[in-house]
Formats: sequence, structure tokens, C-alpha cells
Amino acid sequence: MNTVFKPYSNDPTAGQASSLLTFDEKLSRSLALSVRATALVFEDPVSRHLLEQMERIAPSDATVLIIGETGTGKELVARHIHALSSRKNNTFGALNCAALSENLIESELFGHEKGAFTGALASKEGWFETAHKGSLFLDEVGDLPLALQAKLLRVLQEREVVKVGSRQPVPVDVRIIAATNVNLEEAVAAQHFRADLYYRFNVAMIQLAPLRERPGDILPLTHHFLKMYAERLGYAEVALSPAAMHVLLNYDWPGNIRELENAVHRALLICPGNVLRPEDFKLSGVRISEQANSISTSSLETALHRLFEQAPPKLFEVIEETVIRSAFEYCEKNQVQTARMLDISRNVLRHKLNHYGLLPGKQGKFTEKDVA
Ligand SMILES: Nc1ncnc2c1ncn2[C@@H]1O[C@H](COP(=O)(O)OP(=O)(O)OP(=O)(O)O)[C@@H](O)[C@H]1O
Repeated sequence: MNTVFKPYSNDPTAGQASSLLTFDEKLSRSLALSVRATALVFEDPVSRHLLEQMERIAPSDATVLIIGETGTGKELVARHIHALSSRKNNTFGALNCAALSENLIESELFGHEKGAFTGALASKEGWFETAHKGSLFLDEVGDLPLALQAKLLRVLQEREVVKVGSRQPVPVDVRIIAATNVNLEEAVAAQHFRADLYYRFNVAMIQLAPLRERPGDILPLTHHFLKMYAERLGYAEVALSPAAMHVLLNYDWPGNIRELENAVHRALLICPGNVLRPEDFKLSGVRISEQANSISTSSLETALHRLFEQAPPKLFEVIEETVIRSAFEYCEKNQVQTARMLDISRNVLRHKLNHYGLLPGKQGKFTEKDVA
């Protein structure tokens, strides 16, 4: 990420499906929302819970701390909180603290007066002033130098900034949404991060689970990115083969949603036909032979995949649903036993149960097509 101030880009794209969160078209246009803010996938129960948490936190002005591995959607969540808040018509600024040079960081954040230092040819607003009445997303706050942490703490307490080269404080009204992928408590213990600033940030905390811990999002996200990139590339509809689904569901996704997005984009670029196969996805540490092995043993699901790979998707679905429903009922809805019986992982089973509306408490059923 760079240090450029990033207001919403002018790329409105409205997701239509029911399980995508969307903003109405008028609002999207007036905010010039980017695709990242207009279509979010929250299918897995873990993500649905997160969504509820965001909706509760968003309307207040409370400072938010978002914690999550790289690529889990921290910036997207920050944008969503802003879009749900009363500040939504004002600026959302995003700044990566790790990418700022220590010399420039103070003037970038707080602004500077003309002549404050060599090269300061004109006075300039800092990020805080630009985001006045809006929200400021500070990514990688764990990387802020200690001296800057003290200055930032003062701004949060006093609600005013002093430009470099000036003595005149300027009042600012900015909601801070901070994010980190390092453990800030450990950073505090190691004296790399000020405890008082940590407590200031940590008024409302949102923890984003890695993608491997919310497997119910994997296929809906895949379809979401498939649709998005196919449209951008001007392709007709592209489908996912059952074997590719199997590989995607069984991969660990160390780079989380960003890795999945890039994998789908790349697969679309190299795929020769209109069905993505396992070999179109280049997943780190997974060789195609391993992918093939993973679907070549005696599992019932594998047999179905092989038999019906060429069959119309509807026929495959009907048979698969029947098998899964019967096994689930036979095992008295015990997921561990059902997964064992079908020789599939629990993640895959949970996804299938969700897909066919068989998870306890799930109303009706949805299909991946609903989210694509
Ligand atoms: N729930 C979601 N629905 C749809 N797209 C998502 C979702 N979450 C993340 N993405 C997409 O995944 C990509 C990575 O998200 P984002 O940049 O917000 O992650 P991050 O945690 O801020 O990453 P980093 O730690 O590297 O800065 C983006 O393109 C974003 O639009």
C-alpha cells in the first residue's frame, strides 16, 4: 500500500445478490463508493457475527481498533464502518503508517507551514485536517515510531493538531479507525508501543478471523470475485468446476481474502475455457499433482465429482444434496461423524450443509449462484 490519501475511488459497482451487502444506488453514487465498499461477502456464521458487531459500533463516534492477519479485510471493514456512520458524507482517509518515512510522517499527519523545512514551498494540510468531520483509517499503527505515538496521543486527547512550523492549534473532529496485524499487547509489553495510546485506540475492538477459520465465505467470495473480474475483463459467465471448489475449500489461504482475490483473477486470465479447473489456480505450496491426489481417493464426494464433472451442474447438485442429506440424517446430524462417513473435511462438510440449507437454524437454502 502507498501513502497516498485514498478517498473513495470513482468506481461504483453495485452487487445485486441477496447475500451481498449493498448500498442503494443513490447513496453509492453520492459517495462515489468503490466496489470494496458496495459489495461485501459475509456468509460464514463467523462473518455474520462480525457484521452485526460492525453495525452496532458504526453509529457511535468511538475509536475502533481492527485486528487481523494481512488480507483479512481490515480496510474494507473500516470503510464499511464509515459508510454506516453519520460521517458517511464526509471524507474517509486511509493511511498506511508503515509506509511513511519517519521524516515525513509528522507533516503528513498534521500538515506543515510554508518554509517549515527545506522543500516546504507552500503550507499544506495534514491527513487530520483533510478528514475533518470524516474518518481516518490508520493502517499498521503498530509500526508508528514512538515519538509520533506521543504526538498522536496528544491529538486524540486534545482534538486539535499543530502543523509543523506553527504554534497555532487547529481543532479537528476525526473518527479514528486503527488497524494492525501485530499483537499490540505484546508490542506494549516490549515497549514498542505506548500503553496509553493502545488504550485510546482500543475503545471498540474488532477481531477479523483468518479466511481458513470462516470456510463458509470461501466459495461465496470466489463467486463474487469471479463475477467482478469476469465483468472487468469482458468475459462471458465463467463457472467453477466441482474439483476446483474442492481445492479452494481445502487450501489454508495464508494470504487470506487478498490471496483468494488474486488467485481468482489469475485463474481467469489463464483459463482456456469457461470453467475454472484446479490447475488454473496457482496456490502456494500446493502442486497440481497434490491437488489431483486430494480428489483421487475413495471418498464418496470424490466419486461424485469424477462421475458428474461433465454432467449438468443441476444434476450434480441434486445427487450431492441427496447423499449429504442422507448421511447427515443417518449420523443424527453429528457433523464429525458425517464428515468421517463421507471422507471429507469438516470445513467442506459445513460448507455443503450451509449450501444445501441443512445447517441447524438456517432458514431456507441459498446457492452459490445467489452470491455470485
Ligand atoms: N468481506 C469481503 N467481501 C468482499 N471482498 C472483500 C471482503 N473482505 C476483503 N475483501 C477484499 O479483499 C482484499 C483485501 O482486503 P483489505 O485490503 O481490506 O485487507 P487488509 O486486512 O486491510 O490487508 P492488509 O493487512 O494487507 O492491509 C480487498 O480487495 C478487499 O476488497
